[in-house]
Amino acid sequence: MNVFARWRPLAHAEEPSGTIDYSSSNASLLSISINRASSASDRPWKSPAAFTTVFSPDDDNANVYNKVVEPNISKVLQGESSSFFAYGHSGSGKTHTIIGYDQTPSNLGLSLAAAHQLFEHLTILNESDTPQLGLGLSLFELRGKSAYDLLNNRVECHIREGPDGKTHIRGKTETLEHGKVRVRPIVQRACWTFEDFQQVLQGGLARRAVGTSTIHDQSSRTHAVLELEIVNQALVDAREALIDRQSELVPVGKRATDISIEEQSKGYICTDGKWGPNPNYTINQARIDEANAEKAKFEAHVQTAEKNVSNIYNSASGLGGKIVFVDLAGAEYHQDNTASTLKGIKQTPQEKQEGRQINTDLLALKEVIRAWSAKQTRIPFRSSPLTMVLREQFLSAKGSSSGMIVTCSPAKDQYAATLNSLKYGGLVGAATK
Ligand SMILES: Nc1ncnc2c1ncn2[C@@H]1O[C@H](COP(=O)(O)OP(=O)(O)OP(=O)(O)O)[C@@H](O)[C@H]1O
Repeated sequence: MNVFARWRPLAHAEEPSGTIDYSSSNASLLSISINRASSASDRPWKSPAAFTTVFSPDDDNANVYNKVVEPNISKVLQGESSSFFAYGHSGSGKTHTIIGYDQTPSNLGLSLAAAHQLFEHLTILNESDTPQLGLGLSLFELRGKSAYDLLNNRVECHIREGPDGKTHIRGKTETLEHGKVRVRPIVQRACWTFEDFQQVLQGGLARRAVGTSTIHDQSSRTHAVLELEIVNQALVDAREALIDRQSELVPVGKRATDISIEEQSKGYICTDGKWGPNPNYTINQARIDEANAEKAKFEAHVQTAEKNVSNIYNSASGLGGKIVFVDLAGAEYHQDNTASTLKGIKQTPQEKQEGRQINTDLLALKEVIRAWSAKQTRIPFRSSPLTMVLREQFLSAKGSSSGMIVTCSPAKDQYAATLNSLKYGGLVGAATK
């Protein structure tokens, strides 16, 4: 994984605090030195040689995009995966980098710039006879142990490991007309033009819990995940059909389990603390078998639908290519609870609890990146909801096509938080080289 650092400009309000001294070495992998420079006794701290590029306050989003994301676009168009993380304390520039606050070409956030460039390529590919390609967008926030689907009214979704060993993020079971049920995974909206994409993204972001940059802001207490995937209509339809078949399996599977439990509990009896067969009841094995056979029939429908999805993936080159952007929660929570000292604000018990979860997530992410880069067989994805969610992405991405951008504030009064972010980035960068 390539690790980058990005210094943002000093904000007007920060001018009285002054800037810290910072510089970077001139080598193929850069180390960064910073010094609070508040008193003569302050010594500089130097990171390991871990950073691929250090962006200055003069670098706009377009410059960052060209160095960090653009080199991977051709791989995404060939069906590969890439992921990019923004790590830093609140107000250091993560959202500015990933999403951007204005839509001028030089300031589009990395995710929008990637969508723009992908659509340019897809438009050319779509001039041939093959089915039209577009981008599927999923957008959700992780808070505590749940995901909130920003493209589906912030529905709370649960993050679980399925029997297939994969992570499933699913909303509650909804009961539809005629007693049908549906278990919605995180919604993916297919967009066929860049303008479509912008509109869907803006609509989703409007549901993001945001505020100005203080530690009480909701935005700094959530990780925002944006997934862009190359899709065509056949893939979208096949996925919908798969969701339908999985939903149909839910009540049938539950019925089979219920019948089995009911028969077993009638068929055994506890006497003098010991369980044994109930002489007054014969387990109705035919009833159990019938329910299991019905379940197997619906499982086969799911397998057929899964096969259909994977056949479609293989039918066109580039289909399934994915690029994921993660705007991580404010790193101050990770930084030994400096959140309150950072802003002089007291945290509520709920905020403290969320802060502990963010701590766990960010530490788990570091360990996963370390193990993944070292190509270890056991990668501790289960350590946190964040790493569970990113599991498939890590497993399908190649190391060189992923990046972390450590966003840094030059303000002197944020020195401790910036130092901690650079320490984290230095560890990740050094561990992945
Ligand atoms: N590189 C930059 N160039 C110009 N302005 C920037 C840059 N980085 C950040 N800013 C400005 O600094 C402010 C804080 O940035 P931003 O909201 O991106 O921080 P954040 O790290 O996402 O904070 P939070 O975790 O609270 O969401 C914004 O007004 C943003 O426009």
